[in-house]
Amino acid sequence: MPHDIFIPTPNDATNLVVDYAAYALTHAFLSVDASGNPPPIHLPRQYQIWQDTLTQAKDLPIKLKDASNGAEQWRKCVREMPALSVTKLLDDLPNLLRARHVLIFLMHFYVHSLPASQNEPVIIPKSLAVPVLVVSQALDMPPVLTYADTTYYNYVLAAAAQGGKKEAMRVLDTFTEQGRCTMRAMQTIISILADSTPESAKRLAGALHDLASQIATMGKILDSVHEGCAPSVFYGDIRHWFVGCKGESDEGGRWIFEVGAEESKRNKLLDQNRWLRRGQSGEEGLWEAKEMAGGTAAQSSIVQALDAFLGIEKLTHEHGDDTNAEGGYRGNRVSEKGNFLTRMRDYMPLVHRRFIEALGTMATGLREAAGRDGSEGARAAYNEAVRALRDFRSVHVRVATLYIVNQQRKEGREAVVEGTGGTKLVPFLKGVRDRTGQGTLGQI
Ligand code: HEM
Repeated sequence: MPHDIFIPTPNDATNLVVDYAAYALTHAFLSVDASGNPPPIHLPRQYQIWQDTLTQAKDLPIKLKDASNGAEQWRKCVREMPALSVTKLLDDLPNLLRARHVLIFLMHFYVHSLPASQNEPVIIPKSLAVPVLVVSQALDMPPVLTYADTTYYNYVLAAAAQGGKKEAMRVLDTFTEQGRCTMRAMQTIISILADSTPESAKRLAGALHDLASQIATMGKILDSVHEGCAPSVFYGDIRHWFVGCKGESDEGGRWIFEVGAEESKRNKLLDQNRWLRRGQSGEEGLWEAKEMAGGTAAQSSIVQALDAFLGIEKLTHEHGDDTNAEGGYRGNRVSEKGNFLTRMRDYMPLVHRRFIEALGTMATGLREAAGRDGSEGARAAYNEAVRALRDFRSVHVRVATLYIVNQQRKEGREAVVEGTGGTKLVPFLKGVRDRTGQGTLGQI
């Protein structure tokens, strides 16, 4: 079957993202579109094979490093699937997002179910390689599973499982509700900053106090994670599927996208794709992935939005570089400046990245306004918000210790503990937590 691959230009990609922003803002990812219909939960019929293959993987179920006949057969079917053209999806944003979701899950099922091999790279077959690369490129996302793939777009699956009822779609909606309350608190503060009246300092104090309590609630929600997920399940069953690829390192875990010679010639954007380089084997049409972090909540937009809003990014994002021996993660050096958290921006949906930057700019005057003479209430409330974020991160250190460090200890392993993002997690997380605390006014 000839591939009729649409090659998105940067302009096409930008337009798609603008549409996406409009879609997200208009519908707020709720269960209705402008005409009151649910968003698409099935891909157009010609892509049914992807959905069916994903369903098979889940039904079998395919396991980690699975050498069973069923899994071998499933992987063979994946290799033999046609490399479908994604042209029809590229001007249809909801379906494009849906396609990325299905394809990325298929790819991680494929990669991580392969039985361990001695330092051999994983070849991602053409049937997945081509649509994964084109769809990801159109959305300006790396060709690897990200936090967004496991959360923001996952509500669609929950709805599908339960017959597409509006209430079923509320699962993620409830999850993001806290994020939305926190966003609203930030929005109120921005409007107060823009309006300087004698009353402003008092109102600012009240709004900052509200923000602090929203962050505290986020900490409580995080603390309750053990009610929904047992540490042994997360450690033993879930996190391995999220792992990314090691790139040029010699530790194994390399991925090669089998694009084919013809498609490589046609798709000029492959050479500019920052996540790929030409395969070193000399064989035409093979593209090797650089190091890509696995899906990690370090890609969560709301927490990074808070750092930017409170004006403490210099502390959280620019110091404690974890690329050194202490930190562990080598990282795909897509950003010149900044530490692991800065690099995680590149794994967020493009509109979220842009939004966080804009939010930081809009809140530029916050620290100054809160620190002004005569604004003691606002200063105390600002510090309360910063401390709430530090406390959120303390809860998070406990969660990561319980879910990863303690589990590894139970196995009696002494190896360095790594998160799915690839950091040496304990020094990294404690460092970010401590530097957050240094962001209170009067200390920097
Ligand atoms: C089972 C639950 C969780 C575990 C085991 C866990 C573990 C980790 C680890 C190991 C990292 C370091 C980066 C990496 O290598 O992946 C990390 C980073 C991070 N995680 Fe989690 N995490 C969990 C849940 C959450 C949740 C629910 C959130 C809420 C948004 C969250 C927010 C973050 C943030 C914001 C970072 C970046 C570091 C920071 O900004 O302080 N995590 N997590």
